[in-house]
Amino acid sequence: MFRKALFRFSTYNFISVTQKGKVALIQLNRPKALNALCDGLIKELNQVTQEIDANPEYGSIVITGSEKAFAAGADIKEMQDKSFPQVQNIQMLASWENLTNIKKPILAAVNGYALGGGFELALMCDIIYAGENAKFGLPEITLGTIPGCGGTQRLIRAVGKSKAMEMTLTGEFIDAQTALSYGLVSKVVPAQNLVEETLKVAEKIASFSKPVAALIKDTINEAENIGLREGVKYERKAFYSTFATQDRKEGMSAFVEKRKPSWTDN
Ligand SMILES: CCCCCCC/C=C/C(=O)SCCNC(=O)CCNC(=O)[C@H](O)C(C)(C)COP(=O)(O)OP(=O)(O)OC[C@H]1O[C@@H](n2cnc3c(N)ncnc32)[C@H](O)[C@@H]1OP(=O)(O)O
Repeated sequence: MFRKALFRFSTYNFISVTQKGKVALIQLNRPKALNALCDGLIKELNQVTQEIDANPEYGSIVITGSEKAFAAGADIKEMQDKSFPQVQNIQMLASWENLTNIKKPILAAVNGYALGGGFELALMCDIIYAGENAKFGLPEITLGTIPGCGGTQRLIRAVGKSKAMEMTLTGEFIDAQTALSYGLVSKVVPAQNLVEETLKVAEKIASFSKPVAALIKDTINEAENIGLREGVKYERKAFYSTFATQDRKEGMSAFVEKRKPSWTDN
């Protein structure tokens, strides 16, 4: 597989970024700390995802870690000595949510541990695929704290109240097959094939019209914030808006003319 360095003038300390066609592959790269999410890593992730989002070459993003850990949570050593005024005054978690403002679809390829903030990071992505060795958990209760980056809110929406309570109140991990049975992940594959399999889906998504893919992402994610009646109205407006695009015209014309569509992202 041919990959070239992305944004070759940027250097990163905690992540690496490579390109395959229209897909950007971001690998969390703090192996000694099992990809614990330190402040510097989150800053780099925010910076690069915003750059990719603004770059018309890319149609989707894959985030992965190592075979041992997607990410073992927020960096406990960094948080250990912080005080209440410190975390409140600097709004410690605010920038973590930046990922949810990215318009391009983001796929998480999770091998190994996805714990605490690492699991919350996966939950912010649009699709999660897991390697057979994946372990998901919100162990914050074992550290005397609670999930702080949307874990409680996104987990209950993904798996329902009883399972969300069970995971957060016991801090126990679930394996990949259990995550599949909960509907938390879409697919489980052998660990060594995970990134390849995820890239294939990401490439397929990136091959479609980018504004239309962004509209689908936005409309589905909006369902987590609003009720059904408002959601259906929101979807209809988005549907109407596709009739202002060249790509909607091209897609339907291509079907009628029995040819492949050629998307221009307009
Ligand atoms: C900056 C904003 C902060 C926002 C906070 C948002 C709210 C989120 C909170 C959290 O995420 S709290 C953290 C939740 N995660 C955990 O509690 C998991 C902690 N890790 C473990 O339990 C174990 O490491 C493991 C994943 C079960 C693996 O065990 P194993 O025995 O295989 O490896 P270790 O020897 O324990 O770890 C190797 C190495 O990695 C360091 N490390 C692991 N996890 C973290 C972490 N979350 N933070 C910092 N460092 C971590 C571990 O300390 C070892 O390093 P050394 O001590 O040997 O140098």
